[in-house]
Order: sequence, then C-alpha cells, then structure tokens
Amino acid sequence: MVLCPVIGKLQHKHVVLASASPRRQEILSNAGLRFEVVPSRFKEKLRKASFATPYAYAMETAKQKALEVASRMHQKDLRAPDVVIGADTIVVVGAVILEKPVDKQDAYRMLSRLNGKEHSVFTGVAIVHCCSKDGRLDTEVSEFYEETTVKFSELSEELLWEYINSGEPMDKAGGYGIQAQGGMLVEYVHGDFLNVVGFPLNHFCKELARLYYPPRPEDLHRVRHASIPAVDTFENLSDMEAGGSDPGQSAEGGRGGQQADGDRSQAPGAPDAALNGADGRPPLPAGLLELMDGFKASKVLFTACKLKLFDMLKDQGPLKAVDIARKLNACAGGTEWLLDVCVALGLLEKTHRGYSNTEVATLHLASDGEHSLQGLAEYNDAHVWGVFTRLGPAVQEGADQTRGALGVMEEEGHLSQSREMTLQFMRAMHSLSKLTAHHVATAFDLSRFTSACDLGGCTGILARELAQEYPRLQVTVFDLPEVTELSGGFQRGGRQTERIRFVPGDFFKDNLPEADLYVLSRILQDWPDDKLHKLLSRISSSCKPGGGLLVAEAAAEEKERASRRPRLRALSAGQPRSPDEHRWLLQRHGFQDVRVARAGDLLHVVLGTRAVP
Ligand SMILES: Cc1cn([C@@H]2O[C@H](COP(=O)(O)OP(=O)(O)OP(=O)(O)O)[C@@H](O)[C@H]2O)c(=O)[nH]c1=O
Repeated sequence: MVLCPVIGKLQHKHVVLASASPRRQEILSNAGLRFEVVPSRFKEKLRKASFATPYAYAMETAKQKALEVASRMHQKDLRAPDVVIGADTIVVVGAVILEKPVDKQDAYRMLSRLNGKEHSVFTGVAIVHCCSKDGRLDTEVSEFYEETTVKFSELSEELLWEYINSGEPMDKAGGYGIQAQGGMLVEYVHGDFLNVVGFPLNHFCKELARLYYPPRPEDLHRVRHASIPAVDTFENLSDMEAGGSDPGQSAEGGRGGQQADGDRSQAPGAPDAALNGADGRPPLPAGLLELMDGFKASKVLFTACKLKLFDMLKDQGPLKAVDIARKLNACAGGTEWLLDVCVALGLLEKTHRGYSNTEVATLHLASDGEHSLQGLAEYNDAHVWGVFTRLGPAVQEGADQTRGALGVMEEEGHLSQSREMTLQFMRAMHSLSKLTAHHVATAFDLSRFTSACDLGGCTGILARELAQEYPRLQVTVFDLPEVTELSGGFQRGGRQTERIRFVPGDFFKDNLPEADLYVLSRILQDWPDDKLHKLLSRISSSCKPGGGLLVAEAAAEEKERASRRPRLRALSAGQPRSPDEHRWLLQRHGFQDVRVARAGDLLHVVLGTRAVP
C-alpha cells in the first residue's frame, strides 16, 4: 500500500536506487516505493576541503553516485531508467567528517570522538531524472540534504570495544548504527531519525511533492487581512503566487535546493516552470515578484522580533492568537494577521493548539539563545532600513563609492552616535560574530602565539573563542572607549575570560597594545583605501618580526562577489575585497607566508607573518 500519494507518482516509472545500503532499501520499500537496486561504483573520494560545508560534500557525493549509475545503465542498454536516487550519509563532529570506518582501530577513533558529545548526521540526496535523446543521456538533478543532531552518552572504553567487536560499526558512517545496538549509545536525537539511519524519507516525500505537484495559484493559502496599512499589499498574494514563501526554505536559507550556498532564490528573469502557462503567455516572473516583496518580509520579521513574539512563544507556546494579542496588548485582528504571515514565512507553525515557533525561530530569533540573531534584526530595523530608504538620492547625488553607494560610514567611525545606537550596533555585531567566531579562531592553527590583540573586537566574542581554543593565549580586545565601556554587559563567565582584557582606544590614533598576533575581523571592508593602508601600516610597525596578522572578511571569491548578499552589503559598506587582494595587502605591509583559508560559509581568513623589516 502506498500511503503517501507522491510516492505513487513514481509507481509507473523505472526507478533505480543507486545504493548498496540495506537500510536505504528497507526504508524506501517500506514506504511503498518499487525500485531496482543498482549499487553505485562511484568512489567516495571527493576532496572534502574544497566544499564550503559538510552537507555540500554529502550532496555532491550523492549526486555523483546517482549519475554514475545513470550513465552506466545508459551505456549498457542505450536506455536510462526514469529516475535514479543516490544518497550519502556522513557524521560531522566539530569540523571533522566521518564516513565508514576502514578497520576496528578507525571505528574506535570515530566512536571516541563522538563519545559524550553532540554531533550532526547529514544525508545528502540526489534525485536524478533521466531521459535519452538521440542516444545521448540528459539528466536533471534535484538535490537536498537533511541534518539530524545526535548526542552520545559518556561511554566506557570497555563498552566501546564490545560494540566494535560486535562488527556492527563497520559499514556505517561514524561507526555506529542507531537502528540497532548503536541505539544504546545515544542519549538523544533531534530531527529525523531515518535520516541518521541513511535516508530522510520525510524530506524526500516533500521534495517529490515539490517536483510533481507544483502549487496551483488557486490552491495557495490566502493570508487573511486585518488592517496594517503600510504593508497591506500582502493581500495581493504576490508572495504566495511567486512561490517565495515555502517555510522551510525562506527561513532556513541554504537548506536543500540546488545551490549549497544558501542563495537559492530564483533569478528575477528566470521563468518559474511550475507556473508557466501552456497558452503562450509569458511565465509568471516569480523571482521578480519575490524581489518586489522582499522588504515586506523583512519588516514582518523585524516587527515580530521587536514585539518579542518569538521569546513569548519559546517560553509559553503554543498560544492562540487572542492570547498572544492580549499579552502583547495589541489588536487581535492585527496580531492574527502578523502571525499568519509569520507562518507563511516559515517563522511560526500553526496547529489546532495555536501558534508556536519553528525550530529556526527558537534558535535564531528568540533573544536569549546562544545563536540568537535578534540583535542583528533590531539593528537592521532601527538603522539599516532607514539608510536604504535613502538609496535613490544617494545614487543621484553620488556618494563616496568606495564606501558604498550609500556612503553611510561617518568620518571617524560609525560609532559616534547615541549610546542606544552604539548598543544596537554592538548587539548586531555580537549576533553575527557568534555565527562566525569559531570558524575564524580555528581556520588556522594559532597555537604558536601567546598573546593576541583583536582590533575593533567589540563585545569580545572572537576573543572568547580564541581564548577557549588556545589555552596559552592572552587576548586583548581593543576598541573605542564608548564600546569597551558597554562591553561588560555582554560578558558571560567562564574560565577563559580571565585571559581576556578590554583596552579602550582608537586604532587610528592610539598606541596599539603589544601582541604576537593582531586580529582584524570584519574591519577592513568598512574603510576606504587610505584609512585601510594607515591601519595596516600601524599594525605592521607594532608587530614584531615573527608575529602575525589575521584578517577575516566576508567571503568574496570572484564568483561570490557577484552574488546577492555581498553585493547588497557593498551598498552600505563598500566593495568586498577578494582573498587575493587581502593577500596582496598583507604582503605590501611587510607580512610574508600569507595563507588564505575559508572560515565557514560567510568569511575567508588570511594569516601573514611579519617579516624582518
Ligand atoms: C549513522 C548511521 C549510518 N548508517 C549507515 O551508514 C552508511 C553510510 O554510508 P554511505 O556511504 O552513505 O552509504 P553506503 O552504505 O556505502 O551505500 P551506498 O549508497 O552504496 O554508497 C549507510 O549505509 C547508512 O545506512 C546506519 O545504518 N545507521 C546509522 O546510525
């Protein structure tokens, strides 16, 4: 019996599972799918370091597995199957990717790494639609991934070896099988269990639904409308009809989809195949409509954050609209309207019990979480929003282009503002740095340094990460007095904070604190060339031969420089520089052995060693 109608869509197709994994076969046949098994011969040997994220690696491996089977079958019979499914499961702990152990020692190394800790299990899936044209194989690939968090209990050596000797770990990523005896090692699982076992069935069905059941405009859920005049054009349905409001996608950025970099919105001119009329009319310009409405979605997000909606639902959800309105002291109709739009944007979920946060909202939009981006939302609403309303005049009148079309930076730094504005800016930087600090601190091995000075280190998030990562390191955070004065409010306890001190000063005017390693994280892009050279030359004079300079900036490889996020940021903060430009800048200021590394999805990091002058 096929429970899920979308699986039925594959019933009359020749479907091939390009996998030798008995678990994948079982999961898919239990779901009612009929398929042939043709294990892939693709060797899992892609260079992991060349992928920005572990899931990009898993998706690419899954794709290559499926494509290898499709082309082998096509070569053999000059006929390809209709659909080939490939999958790859990896276990990720810290920055390390674990696949299947090669022997018992390897299994022991893997299980010891996982012992007592949380890790992620990613399965990348590729669904390849094949068709033979004039003896040639044409393929269309849809790919996605699913992440599940698993925590292992503290396990004794004896138990680990007993488990290894059972033989179970050997054909399983990370060296364990959660569905069998390995389940005894696991304290908790967050997310799709079957994803850990080897195949994310639920996400697979959603992907099939996306492919086989494109939404008809009349089926799309209309947002009920109370009266909030500034954004009332929501009623015209363009968000919905444009297909821009798939909850999981809009809120979670890079999850799933064809692109691994998170920038998966459709290009404005690209036709939306799902809505393309067969009657010769031009296709609906879905990407364009989505662009036109982008500002409304941002404002909804900012407003909900400002009302502390996500905090309320984190602690008290699910709640009915009337109760939320009462607690907010707001109009019931307007509140319900806002809540429904948040549901459409993937920020909230609605059930018969009321509204509750989605996972992404609890993680990133409640104010107290370790990964909260509330500060960034608040700053964008209070400051950046207003700046962008001046884009038209700025373009016409011509602002200082090296500082971005908007030329928003003040002469001597953007913090010469009110205390509240400074705090808002600090909260925004704090939110963002929490996402990136670990990647910056670990992009290179910095253990040879014993003292570091983070110039413009703001609330000390990166300093904390450095101190945590390098137990010998003393870290100075050097920032403007108005910043260091307020930084106390951002400190959390912890042993490493004893090795962090805050020193007030202006890096253009005051003596820089002594250090073996100077750090500039997201500083250089804010300054025009003259200021940048002044700053680098001051660092170069303070840095002793053998000392280091670490620069972290927005990832701006050539191909990414044309992409959306850096371009938009460039409007208010100037053009991002590429890793090669940073390498050249460091060399020009007396640093040698300059190395470049990627730090997570958002930044690249450059490290140079001060040469003897
Ligand atoms: C974490 C975990 C993994 N696995 C198995 O680990 C293999 C991963 O390896 P792969 O490279 O993705 O697949 P494969 O087995 O080599 O098959 P193929 O698709 O032919 O490459 C798959 O089997 C999965 O079930 C479990 O059975 N239970 C678990 O808890």
